[in-house]
Amino acid sequence: MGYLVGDFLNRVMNMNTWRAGFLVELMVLSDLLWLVSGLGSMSSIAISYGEKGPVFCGLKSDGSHLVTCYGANSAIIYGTPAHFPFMGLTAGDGFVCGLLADSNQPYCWGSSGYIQMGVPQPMIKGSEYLEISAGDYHLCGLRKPLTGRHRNTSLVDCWGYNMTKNYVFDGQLESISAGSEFSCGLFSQNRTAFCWGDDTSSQVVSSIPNNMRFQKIAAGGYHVCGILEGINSRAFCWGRSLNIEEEISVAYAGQGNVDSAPNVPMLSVVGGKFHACGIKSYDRGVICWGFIIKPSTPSPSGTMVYEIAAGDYFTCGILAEKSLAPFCWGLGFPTSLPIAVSPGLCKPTPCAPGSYEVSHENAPCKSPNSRVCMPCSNGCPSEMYQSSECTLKSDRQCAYNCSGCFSAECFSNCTSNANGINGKKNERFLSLQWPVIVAEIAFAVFLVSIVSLTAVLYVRYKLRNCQCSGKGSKTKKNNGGGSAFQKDTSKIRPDLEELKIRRAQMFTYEELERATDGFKEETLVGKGSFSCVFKGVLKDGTVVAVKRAITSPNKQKNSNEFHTELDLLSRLNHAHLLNLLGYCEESGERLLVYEFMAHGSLHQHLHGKNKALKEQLDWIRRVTIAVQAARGIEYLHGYACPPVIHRDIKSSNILIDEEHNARVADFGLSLLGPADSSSPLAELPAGTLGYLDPEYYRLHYLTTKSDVYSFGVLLLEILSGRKAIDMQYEEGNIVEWAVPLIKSSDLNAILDPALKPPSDLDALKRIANVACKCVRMRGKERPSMDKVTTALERALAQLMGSPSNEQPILPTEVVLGSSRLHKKSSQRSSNRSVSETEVPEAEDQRFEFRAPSWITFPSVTSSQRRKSSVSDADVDGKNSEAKNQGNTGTGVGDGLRSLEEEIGPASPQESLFLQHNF
Ligand SMILES: Nc1ncnc2c1ncn2[C@@H]1O[C@H](COP(=O)(O)OP(=O)(O)OP(=O)(O)O)[C@@H](O)[C@H]1O
Repeated sequence: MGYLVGDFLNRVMNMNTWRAGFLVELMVLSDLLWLVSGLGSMSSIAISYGEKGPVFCGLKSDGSHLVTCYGANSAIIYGTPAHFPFMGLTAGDGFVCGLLADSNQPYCWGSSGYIQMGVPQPMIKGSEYLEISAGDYHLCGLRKPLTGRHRNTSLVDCWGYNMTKNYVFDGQLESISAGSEFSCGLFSQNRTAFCWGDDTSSQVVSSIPNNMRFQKIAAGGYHVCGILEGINSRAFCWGRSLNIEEEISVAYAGQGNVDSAPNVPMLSVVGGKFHACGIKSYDRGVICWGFIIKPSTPSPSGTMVYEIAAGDYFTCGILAEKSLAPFCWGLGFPTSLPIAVSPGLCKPTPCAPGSYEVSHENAPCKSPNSRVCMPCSNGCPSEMYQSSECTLKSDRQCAYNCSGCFSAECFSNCTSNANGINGKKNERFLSLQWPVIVAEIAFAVFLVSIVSLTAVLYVRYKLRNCQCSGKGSKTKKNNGGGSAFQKDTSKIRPDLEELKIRRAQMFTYEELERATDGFKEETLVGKGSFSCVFKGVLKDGTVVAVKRAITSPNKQKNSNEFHTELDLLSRLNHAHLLNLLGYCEESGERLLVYEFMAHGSLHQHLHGKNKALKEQLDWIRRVTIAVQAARGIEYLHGYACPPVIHRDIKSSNILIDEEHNARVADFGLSLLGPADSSSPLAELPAGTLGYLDPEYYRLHYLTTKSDVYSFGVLLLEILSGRKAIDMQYEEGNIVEWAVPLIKSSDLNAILDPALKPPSDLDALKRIANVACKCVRMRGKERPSMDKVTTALERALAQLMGSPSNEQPILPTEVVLGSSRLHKKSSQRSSNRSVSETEVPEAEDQRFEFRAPSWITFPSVTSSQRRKSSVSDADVDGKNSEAKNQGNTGTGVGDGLRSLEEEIGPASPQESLFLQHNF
């Protein structure tokens, strides 16, 4: 089948053999290539993005077809092959690939957990490719056209996440373009687009516009844009825009849908993660649309570009000027780069009709007989007319139509021309025009003022009625409904009076000191990373837990922040949340007073030294705890106002009260966090390793789905009795270990050996399935907490002997305090068949160290750490094998990502933190 990279390198080094072939291939390929250059597919430039930092690569401007790269990802920069000539480039998350000029095969460098670097494997011997295109974690190559009776068949080979396969398509594909987790092709005969791959997050495959004909297509992260055929040549995009309303994201703000492409003719288009940019055909200027993160560098205006390529949240173009310097805009990359790259590929044949030759000065191809060809621009901007046609030597030219000017630019241009040639003749014309200009400007100013005023008034009107969320009014309605639920829902949105009463009480330090017997060692019930927790008895006899922040050397705590958080926490009230009773802030001391939880934490039960405690938690008790915790979290996500993302769901934050009911604690993560936000580490995601949502960790996207991930880990922990990360096992990460076993239906292998399995395993199977869904890599593919809770309730009902899936039968103590039962009872009829889905929850860990980075790392000994680094490598090996199996149909799927793939290697800041703390 494939051949080794070593063999391949030998071949490449054998320069005598490649040169002749290279020229011939280049002639054939470049004819086709300019049709697709500038799209999200292969081009003379490519951008890699991802957690390890962005990198721009381009073919050198000297016409050598050698590659040069600039950026932050050292694996790419140091791995860039200096001596291989490439036909074109493409890039994905953390890697870059080029199509080798001599062998027409891809060669990748950088790093990817899913694609083998070098020549991707498996590779069918002798395969030659016309074009390659990379998605986030995969690469596809379009093979050279077949001949003979197979000429109407196209072969596409893909490597990487969920895609490693040889695809055979009926019809001739002209080009391919890969999106995040899907790929698309453009058929050359009927000009229709076709996509395949994972449709879940993008919906690109299911929404292909079958009746549209495209000149070109380019895939972005979750969408595809194509340039329509016909003189209009406008872009049309389909797929998924970032729906901001769906994301409770505090990290970024932006605007715009990628499907609202501007109605202007375009020469080419490229797609970023949630945005797209195109080159306008009449002035070669850039235009971008879609979700633009703020603050972003604006796209260049009034500048001509030859070629563009998109990263995730930024785009770069090669300016059509002598320096051929790349210029970037968007977020996360420098605006100008200190390298010069080719605006296209040098070809030894004359430019085809419809294209023109970039001057040799701008595109110095090595051989004097080669040139870079560019597609001719079409049409001219308004106020202009075409003064000369596009020829083989130059693009078409536009000139101002001085009799129809209405812009200042046009006037100034015509004025300067007029002064030179027909000064006198046009003077009268201009003097007549001036009053018109002034009137037009005045009218424009008036119009803008009116629109702005209306907008301001409208926004103010809207804000006047603004309530925190629609759910509030829903809840109010519910309140009218019924007795048992009334009590419940009134807790969710109490009226103002009640709020005032419930607002946390202020204690004096002396009071709390007295309550805890002077914070004596004997009253200490637990220790966290930032705090010690003491049992105390207030004057009125109430037993409380007093959480005392470990005093930081920086006494300059942000008092405002503390009060804002306190205010928020004191408004939250739910039967399955640990309620805050009061606080004390005196001379640098920060103390929080909570209800006391007699039975400690779930972590103590599951992982404590006392085995009897673990056995006490039978299956029904465990699932009940899961349901209750899920409800608490669901309340935070769906009913709290504003919604609260917990960020640190884990078993030590699930506390158990006197009646053995679960309470979610620590939902004000920042309350005792580092007050010094100037520390770079404070910007890192918060949470505990093992529970930390990989998407949040990598992209800093904080959504409610991050809690869902942690809850999934908690569920696995409840089912297995294992810690989220436990280095005494070969597979230390619970997700890595449990998900493949669950997916291969080996549930018994993960169930806690301390308990006898229940007679009917179905309920636990459901829970395990939900856990798997919760820990999916992509937040959007995880279920929401309300779905998770529903699934858990049903599992609990089943476990308790109710055969009906329709009715969530719950023990009384589970129902008590549920904030959502009312909502659900009204939804029940419409929710007939809830799939075996989500179950969030779980967490772990007592032995951990919480540092100011806001990430809690499990405390492991150095020898354990050494072992873990070895086993990580083992795991990688196993996983790649498993992944290949998955691709050949065993369907193991996303559970097999290695820990490194899930969490990703540490960034420089995180490494710094690790060095400091271990
Ligand atoms: N209200 C409470 N009643 C009884 N015990 C409590 C209460 N709150 C916390 N504890 C005990 O104190 C321990 C420490 O709690 P704390 O919230 O300070 O840290 P943590 O959440 O376990 O860890 P970290 O702060 O690192 O996330 C808990 O694990 C629990 O055993």
